[in-house]
Amino acid sequence: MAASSSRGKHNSHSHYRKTSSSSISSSSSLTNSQPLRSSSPLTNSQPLRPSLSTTMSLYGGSSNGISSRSVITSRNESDLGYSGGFGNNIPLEEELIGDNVETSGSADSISVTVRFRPMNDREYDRGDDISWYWDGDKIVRNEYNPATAYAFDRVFGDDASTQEVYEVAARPVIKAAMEGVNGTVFAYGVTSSGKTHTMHGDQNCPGIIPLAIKDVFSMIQDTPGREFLLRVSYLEIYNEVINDLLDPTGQNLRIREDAQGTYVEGIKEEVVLSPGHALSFIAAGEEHRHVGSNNFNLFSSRSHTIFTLMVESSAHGDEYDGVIFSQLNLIDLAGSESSKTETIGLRRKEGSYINKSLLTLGTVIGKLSEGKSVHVPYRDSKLTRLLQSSLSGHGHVSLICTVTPASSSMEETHNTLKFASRAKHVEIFASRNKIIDEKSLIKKYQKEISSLKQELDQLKRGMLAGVNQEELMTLKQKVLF
Ligand SMILES: Nc1ncnc2c1ncn2[C@@H]1O[C@H](COP(=O)(O)OP(=O)(O)OP(=O)(O)O)[C@@H](O)[C@H]1O
Repeated sequence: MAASSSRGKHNSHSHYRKTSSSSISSSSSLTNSQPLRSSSPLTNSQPLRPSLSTTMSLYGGSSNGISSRSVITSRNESDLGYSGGFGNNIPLEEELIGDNVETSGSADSISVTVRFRPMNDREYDRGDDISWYWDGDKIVRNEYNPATAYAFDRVFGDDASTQEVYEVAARPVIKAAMEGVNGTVFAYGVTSSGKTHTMHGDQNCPGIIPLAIKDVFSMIQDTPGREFLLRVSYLEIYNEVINDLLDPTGQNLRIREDAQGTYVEGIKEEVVLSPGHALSFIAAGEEHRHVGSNNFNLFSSRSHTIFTLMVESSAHGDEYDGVIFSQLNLIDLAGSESSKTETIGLRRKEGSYINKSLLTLGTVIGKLSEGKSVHVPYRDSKLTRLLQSSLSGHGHVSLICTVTPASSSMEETHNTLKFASRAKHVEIFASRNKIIDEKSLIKKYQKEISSLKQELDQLKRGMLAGVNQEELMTLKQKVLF
C-alpha cells in the first residue's frame, strides 16, 4: 500500500458530524440519512472496512464553507476497464473481509521519464553549452562523449508541454488509482531543474497535480454506476520534520507503522468535491510550505511535499460488490544542492537535510534495484520511510527526472540520470485493493447458488429428456416386434 498520509484525522476535529448532502453528481444515489461517520478502510485504529456503501454510514466533512456529503457519483456510460500504460497485466484483485490482505500482481518496473527544461538566462549569460541532449524520445546522450547514453521509458525535450508529460508519466497511474491500485508520481532533480514547474506549474501552465485532479473528476464523470469518496492530505518534510500543510497546528508529526505500512499519525484529511475544491486546499497548503531563494532558484523548495489523494469507490444499488480504494501520492521533492549552490546559515542547514534524504533515497533505490534479499535502509530518512510501501512495490511508481542541458550542471545532470537509470531496475507488484464485505460476499454466493441451480435444472431437463428418449425407443421396439 502506498505510504504517507493515511489513517490521519479528518477535516473536522470531531469525527462525528451531520452534513447536508452536496454530491457533485447529477445522479447521486445516496440514501443514507444517518449521522455521518469516519470509517475509512485506512483508519488506523479500526479494522479495515469500507467507508463507502449505500447501506453504511458515510463520512462527510466541511471545509471552507463547503458542507459535504462526500460521495461523488458518475453519470456517463462508459467502461471501468483498466487500460493504463503501466504493466502488462490487469492487477490482481484482493478479496478480504474486514482485514487487509496483500496479493501479488505481475512484476513491473518503475516508469522513468526524463524532462529537459530550456536553458535559462543565467546559463546563457555564463556561456554554458549544451552538455546533455535528448536523442529521440527514449535516449539521453552526452554531447562531449556520445557513447555515454541512457535509455528511459520516455525522454521529453525542452519544448514538451506539461500536458504531454502528464499523459505519459502520470495519467496511467491516476487511471489505475481510480481502479484501486496505489500510485506514486514524483519529480526528482537538482535545484532549479524544473520539479515544481512539472508537479505544480502555474496558472498558465498547470502542473501534474492540478492536471491529475482535473482528470480524476472527469474520470468520475465518465464512470457509470459508481460512487466515489475523495480525500486529500498535504504534508511537507522540512529538515526531517513532518508538517501538515493543511493544518498549521500539525507540526512535527510522527510516522507510525501497522500491517498496512507506514502512515503519518494525526494528518488532516479533507474531503473534496470538485477540482476547484481540491485545488483550494493545495493553494492553502502552499502558503505554509517552506520556500526560499538560493543562487540558482528564487523560489527554491526547501522541503519535500507529498500531496495524497485517497480514492474509494463502490458500485451502487444492486451492483454493489464491495469497496475498492487506493492512495495516490504526488510528490515534489526538494532539489539536491551541490557546493556550487553557495548557501550559508539556514539555507545551508536546509540543503544538508535535503541532500541527506535524497542520498538515502538514492541508496534505497540502489538497494532495491540490486534485488530483494539485501537490507534496504528505509528508516534512514523520513522521505524513504513514507515512501517505503510505494518503493517496496505496492502500487505503480512513476519517476519524472527533471534536468537542464547546461554544461555548468553536467555532473549534476549525470547524477540524476544515473539515479533514474537505477530506478528503472526496481521491480514493483501492483495489485488492486478491494474490500469484499459480508453483504457483497452474500450477494456473490447467492449469484453462484442461482447459477448452480440453473445448471442443475438443465441437467435434470437433459436427464428427463434422456429418459423420455429411452422410453420412446422401448415403445418403438415393442411396436415393431
Ligand atoms: N520545462 C520548463 N519550461 C519552462 N520553464 C521551466 C521548465 N522547467 C523549469 N522552468 C523554470 O525554471 C525555474 C526553476 O524551476 P523550478 O522551480 O520548477 O525548479 P525546481 O527543480 O523545483 O527547483 P528547487 O529544487 O530549487 O525547488 C522556474 O522559473 C521554472 O518556471
